[in-house]
Amino acid sequence: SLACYLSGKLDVEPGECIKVKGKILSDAKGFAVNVGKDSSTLMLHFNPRFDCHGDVNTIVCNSKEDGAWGEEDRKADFPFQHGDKIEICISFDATEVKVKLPEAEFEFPNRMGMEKIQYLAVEGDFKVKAIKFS
Ligand SMILES: C=CCO[C@@H]1O[C@H](CO)[C@@H](O[C@@H]2O[C@H](CO)[C@H](O)[C@H](OCc3cn(-c4n[nH]c(N)n4)nn3)[C@H]2O)[C@H](O)[C@H]1NC(C)=O
Repeated sequence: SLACYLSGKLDVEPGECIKVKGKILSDAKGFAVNVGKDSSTLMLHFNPRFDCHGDVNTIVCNSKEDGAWGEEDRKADFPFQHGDKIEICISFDATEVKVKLPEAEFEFPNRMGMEKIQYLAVEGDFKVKAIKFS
């Protein structure tokens, strides 16, 4: 599956929003939206799993520090279905990162106290249609 990376550095500040619009593949096993400093240091790995790594219909969130995964946080809600067209809004402040969907919102601690997001990558069974910063 295609991972879409933005080359160069972003500079998303607290309170600003990253909007990722796209379509979940009809046979999706899972996808991930990663934000942070670079691929080895992630504030948030937001990983909805339809059926992968032994998880079914579970959102797994985690951070990554210098290449090492942190403690996983599995969410109770799973507001996704195969083939859905969705818009995910990611914003953060000093203490947490928020993932807003039309009908659901998830929080995850800003474990490293990251002060800006310079990296965004989407991977897995998700077709990116648009990325907006506001
Ligand atoms: C029960 C056995 C040991 O625990 C398992 O350990 C796995 C390996 O660490 C955990 O899976 C990783 O969980 C990470 C988040 O904590 C990441 O989701 C990691 O995948 C990273 C990844 C996927 N991809 C990707 N690129 N394109 C696609 N389709 N996938 N690129 N990087 C997954 O391989 C998996 O979540 C974890 N399961 C549990 C229940 O803890």
